[in-house]
Amino acid sequence: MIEFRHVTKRFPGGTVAVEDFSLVLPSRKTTVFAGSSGSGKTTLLRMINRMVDPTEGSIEIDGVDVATVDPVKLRRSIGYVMQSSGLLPHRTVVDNVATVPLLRRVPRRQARTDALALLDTVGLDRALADRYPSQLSGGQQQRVGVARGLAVDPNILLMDEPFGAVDPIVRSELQQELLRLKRELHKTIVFVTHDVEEAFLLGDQVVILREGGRVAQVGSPAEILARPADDFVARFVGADRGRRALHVVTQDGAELLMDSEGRVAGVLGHGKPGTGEQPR
Ligand SMILES: Nc1ncnc2c1ncn2[C@@H]1O[C@H](COP(=O)(O)OP(=O)(O)OP(=O)(O)O)[C@@H](O)[C@H]1O
Repeated sequence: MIEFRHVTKRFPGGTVAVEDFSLVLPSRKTTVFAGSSGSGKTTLLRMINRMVDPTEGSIEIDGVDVATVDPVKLRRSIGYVMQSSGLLPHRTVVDNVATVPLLRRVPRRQARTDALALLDTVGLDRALADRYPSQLSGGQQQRVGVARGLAVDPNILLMDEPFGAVDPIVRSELQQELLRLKRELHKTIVFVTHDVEEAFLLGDQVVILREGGRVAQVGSPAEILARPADDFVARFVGADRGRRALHVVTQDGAELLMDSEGRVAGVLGHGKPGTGEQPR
């Protein structure tokens, strides 16, 4: 598990991106940080792998303070996927996926074999392996980014708005793929998004953030949708607008996330029969 203990991040210049943030992120679950621009989501994520160090407080992974771990070693043991896939333009797809294993001195042939298997994992045709990133669609590039994030077989996968730059149809496909990966791989995933529907679809635990990384509400999608903690959360989840009007229904023991037109937007992964809310 990942634990934030009273974490504050003050950037030079005085911006307090995160203030006194404490939270446990359970192992093998997906925690989503959701909030509007500037609420500190990316800063929270980057403090886990020490791309950013906190000003105060600590972050522990399975009881070990990350401040005591060499940052390069830490970063090579945690998967990281970002919005712009971050692929190296002059390297082929397979070499991009194998980048970190090669840095960790995995033999080249083995790294290539593993990388090809990872293309299967993320639903990419192996025929694309020797293309360059510019020869792929945006959605394909993001899949390569996810494969690269998985290449060190990390326990933890950090994902910073990974599907933010693709069109809605591809975005939906990528979300479904991630749900499949969640079921198959059982990683601890920390996912950042400003899209509340994406947060509820993917998160086991959703953290709604106000400015300064202040927690407005933490809970399962069903809990937050059923009982928004305050007006801020209600506005954020769209409960007062009726526009999105996401709601949860229980059907045959599964919790389904429904949109305002009664279409199934997704299946929540942790449903217990009888705990879902009826449509509002
Ligand atoms: N390196 C930095 N130096 C100074 N201020 C920073 C730095 N990085 C982030 N900030 C500030 O910290 C605050 C939180 O930024 P952060 O990127 O964590 O927010 P976010 O919720 O991820 O936003 P977005 O959705 O726009 O990416 C913002 O006010 C931002 O301007």
